[in-house]
Amino acid sequence: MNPIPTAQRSIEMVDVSIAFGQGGHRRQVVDNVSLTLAQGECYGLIGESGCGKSTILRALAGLNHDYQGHILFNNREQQPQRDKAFYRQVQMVFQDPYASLHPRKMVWASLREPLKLHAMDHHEARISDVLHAVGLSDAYRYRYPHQLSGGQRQRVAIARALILEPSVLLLDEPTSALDVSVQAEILNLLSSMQRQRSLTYLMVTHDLAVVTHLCRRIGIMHHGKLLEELSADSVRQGGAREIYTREFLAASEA
Ligand SMILES: Nc1ncnc2c1ncn2[C@@H]1O[C@H](COP(=O)(O)OP(=O)(O)OP(=O)(O)O)[C@@H](O)[C@H]1O
Repeated sequence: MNPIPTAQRSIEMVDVSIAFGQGGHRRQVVDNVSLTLAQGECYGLIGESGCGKSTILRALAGLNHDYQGHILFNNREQQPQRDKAFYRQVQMVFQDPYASLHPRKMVWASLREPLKLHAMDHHEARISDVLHAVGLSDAYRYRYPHQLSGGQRQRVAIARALILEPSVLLLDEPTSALDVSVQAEILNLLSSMQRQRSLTYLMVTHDLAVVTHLCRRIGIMHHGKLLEELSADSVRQGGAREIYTREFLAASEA
């Protein structure tokens, strides 16, 4: 039974399976996964490399239309090809901010693009507000991505996701491409944004300390399956049910 009451459900996948390739090369990458995020919660998804974590995020985000099963948002079933309203509400932040920002667009132009696409008004004020929210002054409007540090670039990528005032952020290893010294800054920023804006986060990460610090529930994936869901406390206290999870957690802490 789904533990999250219907009225509190944000984004959800029910019995979702995803395969890539054709004929004999076809490989099941996500195998019958069901996952519900409560509104305003931070859920962490962990598991070994290649187990299907990013594929799940991409399917939820509407970037991969080729899946079996059901994806719901605020209890409404979504079509594989989402409508504009969905993209305004559900935004993704990628691992590498260099790749997610257009190299020849200044910060203001990258931030204005989604506003134009969604016919939102007050561009100047929204750009200024979101830059301040992510800790960048107005002077950064006129920088190109290559004129920013890695941490500043990720701040702009987060600003670009937040400027549409979404309710869900899908975070694909948002700090792993950054210097260790700036990882904590970006995590603190994400954490305060979540509290201030009551955002729902689904965060994929390899970093166990990050996931137990930020997330209350944690899903462990193995070979495309969601093996088990644990509270952050059970992860810390070694309360995993599955042998694989215990081994994975022990290896991740080492
Ligand atoms: N578009 C695609 N076409 C074919 N195979 C793909 C595609 N996208 C992902 N895969 C494969 O699906 C598997 C799962 O990939 P995915 O990126 O979801 O893993 P992950 O758990 O996020 O890994 P990592 O932690 O290394 O980022 C991998 O074997 C990958 O090679």
